[in-house]
Amino acid sequence: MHPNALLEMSCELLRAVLKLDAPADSVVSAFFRQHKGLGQRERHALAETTYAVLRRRPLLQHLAQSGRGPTERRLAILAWQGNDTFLRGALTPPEQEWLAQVQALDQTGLPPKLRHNLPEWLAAPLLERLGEEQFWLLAASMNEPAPLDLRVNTLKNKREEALAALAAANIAAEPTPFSPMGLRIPGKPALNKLELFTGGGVEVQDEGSQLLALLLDAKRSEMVVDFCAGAGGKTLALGASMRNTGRLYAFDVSGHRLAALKPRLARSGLSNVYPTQIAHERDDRIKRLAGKIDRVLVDAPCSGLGTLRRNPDLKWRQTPQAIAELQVKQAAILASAARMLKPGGRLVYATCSLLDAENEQIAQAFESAHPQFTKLDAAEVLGKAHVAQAEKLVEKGYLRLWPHQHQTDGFFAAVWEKR
Ligand SMILES: C[S@@+](CC[C@H](N)C(=O)[O-])C[C@H]1O[C@@H](n2cnc3c(N)ncnc32)[C@H](O)[C@@H]1O
Repeated sequence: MHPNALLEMSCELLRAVLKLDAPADSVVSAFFRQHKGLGQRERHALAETTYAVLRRRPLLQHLAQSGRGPTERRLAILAWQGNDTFLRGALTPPEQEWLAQVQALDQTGLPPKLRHNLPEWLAAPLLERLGEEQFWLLAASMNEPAPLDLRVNTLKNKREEALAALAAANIAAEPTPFSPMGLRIPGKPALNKLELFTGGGVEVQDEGSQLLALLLDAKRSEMVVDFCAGAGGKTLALGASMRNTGRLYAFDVSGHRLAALKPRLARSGLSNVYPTQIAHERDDRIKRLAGKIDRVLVDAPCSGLGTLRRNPDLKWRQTPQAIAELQVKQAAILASAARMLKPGGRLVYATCSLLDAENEQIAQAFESAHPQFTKLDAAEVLGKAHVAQAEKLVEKGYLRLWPHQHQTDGFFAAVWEKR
């Protein structure tokens, strides 16, 4: 494709994504479905340029003020993630001159909001919690793309075997530092045609998500509930941890998300999973299981602000009001899930949010209202699950993962045992 045609396509995609009325990944996927002729490299340039604009939108909009032509074209030029020579082939001489001028600007004196590229309602609580130094490290790490993490399906192969299979396909991978079943791959190689993947030997899963499943420590022959199973990332890890025995209910209000679990289940070789759509957290199916369950994972609906490396649009699509509404939902789901547990059973509440409001505040309110639940120290639980350096992952007994410290998405988890 001619460079200018690709740059124009990038503008078209940006125009759609920057409406911010739908998740960026679904807008990008829909765009690629409409433009089936695009090659792998062209898709990569279009998607990564879009994400680069979303990550640094305030800075790029500020810098784009000086140029000429449609704003989206200026944004795409500034954020371009494809080949540099290719980009130059698309630019007019005045655009080349403008780009050189912008690239030569010293950005260190710019106001903070143009350097952290976060909305103020999000920057303020993070700065207060973390302090200057950690805050700036976090902001920088959240504006970088995430690596690709895999979870090895231990029902099918060992981590060393998966590593060898990847090496044979010329894919460089290394063991993740904390999860004993994780592998990390720099870049984004296509895995979906590899036998290791199609045969269920590995699943794509952030190392942080793997650690959440380890906190539940689901065992053989138990009755386990994944309350907010979604497309089942954690369900699959729990099913493998149960060695494909017992009963694992995968509940969710979204039939659409549960449907996405089906092909993953088929690959995984698991036959102990029961995907079940529920109407809400007080559904009769939940009530019927009261007092009968050994372990419940609540991977609660949340703002997703821990996943900005992958979903940078969330910082522009979320609002404080939406978070206040989520808090009500989170507390209700957690209270309902707690009723399912047997005495001696384990409950894990988790989110992929960075905000205390969705994390410690929900956990502490639950603890005050449910004295029959004793908090377990997440570091001890993870240590028993053979997680290296578990104490580095825990604050005040809760799991607290930060992209800049742990190279995972941001996660929170609390673990309790019912007396
Ligand atoms: C963080 S996502 C779950 C991700 C999933 N556990 C995974 O590992 O892929 C939260 C899920 O909660 C579901 N949800 C929202 N409200 C719910 C409710 N009242 N009861 C159960 N699930 C709910 C959403 O549909 C969404 O799939």
